[in-house]
This record gives sequence, C-alpha cells and structure tokens, in this order.
Amino acid sequence: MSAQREMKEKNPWHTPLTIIITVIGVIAIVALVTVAVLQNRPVPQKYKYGIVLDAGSSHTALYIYEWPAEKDNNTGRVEQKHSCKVKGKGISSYAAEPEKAGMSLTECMREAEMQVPSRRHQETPLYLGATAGMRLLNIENREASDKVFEAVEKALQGFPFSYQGARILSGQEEGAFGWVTVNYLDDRLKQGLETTGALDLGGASTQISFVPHEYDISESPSNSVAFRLYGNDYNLYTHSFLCYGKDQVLRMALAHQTRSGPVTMSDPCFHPGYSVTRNYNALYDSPCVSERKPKEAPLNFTHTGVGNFFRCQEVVKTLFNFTSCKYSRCSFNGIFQPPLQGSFGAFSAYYFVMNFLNLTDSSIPLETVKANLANYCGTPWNQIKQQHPEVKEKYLAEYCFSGTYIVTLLTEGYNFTKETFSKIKFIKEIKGSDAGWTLGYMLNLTNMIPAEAPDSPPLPHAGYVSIVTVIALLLFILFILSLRPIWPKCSKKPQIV
Ligand SMILES: O=P(O)(O)OP(=O)(O)OP(=O)(O)OC[C@H]1O[C@@H](n2cnc3c(O)ncnc32)[C@H](O)[C@@H]1O
Ligand SMILES: [Ca+2]
Repeated sequence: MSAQREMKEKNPWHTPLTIIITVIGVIAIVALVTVAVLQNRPVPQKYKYGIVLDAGSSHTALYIYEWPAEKDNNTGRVEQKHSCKVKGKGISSYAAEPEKAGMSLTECMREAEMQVPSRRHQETPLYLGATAGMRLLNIENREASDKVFEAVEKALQGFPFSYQGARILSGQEEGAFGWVTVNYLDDRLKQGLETTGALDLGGASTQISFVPHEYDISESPSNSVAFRLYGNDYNLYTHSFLCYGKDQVLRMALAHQTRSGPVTMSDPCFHPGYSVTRNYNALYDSPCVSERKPKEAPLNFTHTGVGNFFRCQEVVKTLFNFTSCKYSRCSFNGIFQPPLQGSFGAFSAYYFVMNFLNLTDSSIPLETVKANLANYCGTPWNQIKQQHPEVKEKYLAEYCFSGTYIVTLLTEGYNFTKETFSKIKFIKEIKGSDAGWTLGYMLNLTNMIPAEAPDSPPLPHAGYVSIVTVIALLLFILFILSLRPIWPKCSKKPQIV
C-alpha cells in the first residue's frame, strides 16, 4: 500500500498541476474542433426562389426553382422545387379570347403563392417565355399575339412576385437554354466535363443543340451561340425547326396526303381500323400548312388508318427537303449542321412517345426500335384501345405516327446512324428537375452561372476539420512533451516488495 502511495506521489501525472493542464488541454481541443465544425457546418438552409412559366404551343407549365440563400454569389445549386401544369391548351389557342389566356394561369399562380414562403414573394422573379405556338400566332396574326401577351401580363402582375416580363423566345434561345439546363443539372459545366447535346421535341417546333468538334462558326453564324461558363468557352451549334414539332408535323403529313382534296384518306401512320372525320378548314388553319390547302376541297374528309411503319416513313420523309444545301453539310431544309458529337439527352415529346412505346432503353438497337414500331403500327386500333384504356385517345392514336417521325427525324433528318443512335438517352428529368429550356433561361437571366470559375476554399470542409484536429493534437502532445524535465523522476520503476 505504502509503495503504491509513494508511486502516486512520485508520478508527475498525478500532480494536481498536470491534471489541471491535461483537463484544460482536452477541453481546449474539444472546443477548437467544435468551433471548427460548427463554423463550417452548413447552417439550416434558407432558400431563394424563381418562377418560370413555359408557355408552349400545346400547354403552359409553371416551374418553381429554389437555391440556397446564403450562397449569394450565385454558386448554390438550383433545383426544381415544384411544377404545375396549367389546365387547358397553350396561350396561343386563346387568340380569339385573349382574357382567357390570362385567366388560365390563375390556378397555377395561386399554387406558386402557396409554395413560395410569403416573406420571399416580393423578391422572387417571375418570367414567362413563350415558344413555337406564339411564334406561329405572331406570324399569322401579330395583333392577336400582342393581345394575348397583354392579357397574360395583366394577370401575372396581379400576383405578389417580382414580374420580369413575358416574351417570345427565339428558336436559338430555346435550343441553347435547353442545352444549358441538361448540362447544368448533370454538373458538366462546373466540372468542365464534355457536354451532352440536347434534343427537344415540342408540339410546334423541335430543337437540336450540341458542341461540335472543330466547328467553324463562320459557316452559319445564325446557328451558333457562344457561352463562357465557369471559366470554360463553349461554341454551341443550335437550330430550331419551326413546324417540326409533333403536332404541326402531323398537320404537314395530313396536308401532304390530302393535297388533292379527297373525301377519304388512307393513312399508313394510323392503326388499321382507325377512322375519324376531320375538317379541312381546321386542318389547314396553321401557317405550317395554310399555303398547301387544296383549292377545291370538301368540308370534311374521313381519315382512316392502314398501319404500315415503312410506308409511314416514306410519308414523313416527304416532309424533309434534302435537295439544296449551300453549306459543307446540312441536316434538312438547307439548314447547316456540323457532324454529330458525343451523347445526347432527348426530352419532352421524345420522352413521352418513346416511353409509351417502351423504347427509352439506349441499349435497344435502332433496327429493333424500327421492328417494334412496325409491329405497333400494324396492331388494329380496337386492340390498341383495349390494351391502353387509361391513355388519352388522341395521344394513343398518334403514337405510331410520332414514333415513326422521331426515328425518321433522328436518322434521316439529323443523320444519327445505328451506331450513334445508342448515344441518345430519352429523359424526362435529371436529379428531380425537368429537362427543358426553363431552368437555363432563369439561370441566364439571374446571372446564376458565372463566366469565371468561382473561388472555392482551398480545402473541403472535412479536410479543414481533420487538419485542425491533427494540429491541435500535435500542439497538445508538444505541450505534454515540454513537461519532460519532470519525467526522469518517474522513469525509475518503483520497487514493489
Ligand atoms: O415547345 P412547343 O413546340 O411550344 O410545344 P410544347 O412545349 O407545348 O410541347 P411539349 O413538350 O409540352 O409537348 C410536346 C408534344 O407532346 C404532347 N404530349 C404531352 N404529353 C404527352 C403524352 O403523355 N403522350 C404523348 N404526347 C404527349 C403534347 O401534346 C405536344 O404535342
Ligand atoms: Ca416546349
């Protein structure tokens, strides 16, 4: 016992001073590390918001985006928080009663009021961008298009957000912002990775955008958009084909097949057994086909289906003009297109149609896609309706045509081959945000993507905390070692007898 007491007395670790120093040292280390962790821990998120209305030809959709408020230098990641599909058709369909275009937006705007915290309402920018439907209305009837915008503006200004205007996007903007969205969501821009091309198929127009290899912009400046994003330069090729969206191209196909003004038309792009009455005036009521209206047509015609993919492809091919090209190479209709490059994301109607047909899997070879389509188109209309009672009949009737158009546009139009076809991914969304031009549009207008790479802290958070911990421990050990003069006393082991 006495030996033990003696040992305790001689052991400097047990002197009150050392115990106090040790405790203070441990507390200091814990405090230092805690401060380091807390200081750098992401604080509970506060968000900022932005709202974009996509006034498409077939319908309007509202998107709410959010991003961390404290990253004010626009480095926080923007994500889609909510989307709302406006009931009814696109705003261009209200040409005859413009007020209704404004009223149609009310329900989704009310939803936006609920979704965005009220203290953020006034600072939340609200944009409306219209695409091919309004482009066509503007060509057809400028006054009517202006009235629709007036009504829409009036309606939107009645909400507490920071209204930033409503306008028609150019085809280049629509294509380029779709490309920005896809690459932003995939984190390709920030990391300077090879970018993905974007393919958008709407109701009234379609866009193709990609960064070509060794691309000579001087050949067709109108197809070129230059970006500097996060310190990288991109020379984007983009083109928007007006009238080559899924609904307008169907009009063109029907117009082509009724150019002689028949009473009955047999269509290889519709299922056998399909039969509806269509009105000539309604069919030709669009600038995409109005000039082709037959002089002496009856009021209506009976549109019947035959269901033959290969013959349907022949019809679709007649809608592309391959005869003239004043550039080194063209897609169709005399439009310049450099060689395709890299992988592509195909969204909107590309996705709706290919998803319905179970053809979104990139590993399905082009030949199999065609064979499946041939089989689908040949299936009798009654059987199709029985198999898909839940699908809107208008969509259901058109999947054979739309699928055939998609395959023909991609291969004959844009020159995808059986090798490059597998580089197309049919997508609806990326990491929870819809693929489309709206996010890219908002990122651009809010300057959310800096031209230069933002300065980032030299160390990531975890690295910083680890280094602080190690240095603190080293300092503490150093301090303990500095008490060494006392040590020799205890180096003699106590003799226990
Ligand atoms: O870009 P624009 O040309 O202005 O048109 P939009 O923006 O209105 O076009 P969408 O991408 O919303 O839709 C493209 C087309 O797909 C159609 N569509 C939407 N949902 C669909 C579905 O589930 N199945 C088949 N087609 C669908 C829609 O009616 C359009 O004809
Ligand atoms: Ca669209």
